[in-house]
Amino acid sequence: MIIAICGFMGAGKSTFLQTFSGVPIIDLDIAIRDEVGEDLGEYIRRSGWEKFRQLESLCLRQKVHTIGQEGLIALGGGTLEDEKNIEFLKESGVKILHLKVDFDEAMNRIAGDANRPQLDKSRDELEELYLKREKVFSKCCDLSLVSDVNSWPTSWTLLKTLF
Ligand SMILES: Nc1ncnc2c1ncn2[C@@H]1O[C@H](COP(=O)(O)OP(=O)(O)OP(=O)(O)O)[C@@H](O)[C@H]1O
Ligand SMILES: O=C(O)C1=C[C@@H](O)[C@@H](O)[C@H](O)C1
Ligand SMILES: [Mg+2]
Repeated sequence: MIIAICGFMGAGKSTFLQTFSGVPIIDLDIAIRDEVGEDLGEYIRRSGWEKFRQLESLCLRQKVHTIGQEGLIALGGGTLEDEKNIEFLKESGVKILHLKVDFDEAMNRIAGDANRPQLDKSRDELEELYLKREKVFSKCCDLSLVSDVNSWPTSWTLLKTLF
């Protein structure tokens, strides 16, 4: 089983990923950073969102094809903005896990992080983005978990049984 983790910025996708061992894990943002050779914040501000989204979609496909039979992929907060990426995951048999976080909690967690260029937007714009994305995540996911470390499954074997 391959599981892709979606959720708003600060939901804890990257943090969740790091709690698993014994299974291949890929953080899509880190894979893109390695590809472009600079922090994503710098890259996005320099190259623009469109170029970043194209690269993100390409990288997603490469990683799903190379990860093998089993693995966990943390998506970026905006990876599923493109419906084609959802279709690709579904067609590839990848399960989608939604990490759910309250807007205020997410904002508190990521406040002041210069490497998240979405934070250049106003709080109202971010809340609108959050509401729009949460609808998409809830609709396309196979499983939702609250973003609370104490309720997260502790092993890959356990996580798979939840689907
Ligand atoms: N369940 C949690 N409880 C408390 N703090 C958390 C939790 N999950 C993540 N955090 C903290 O929130 C911040 C953001 O977490 P993380 O980078 O994992 O989010 P993300 O979903 O990967 O965001 P992005 O979409 O921007 O990549 C980190 O400082 C992390 O330590
Ligand atoms: O929510 C978003 O649009 C983003 C989230 C991050 O994971 C990065 O992929 C990037 O900063 C964009
Ligand atoms: Mg992340």
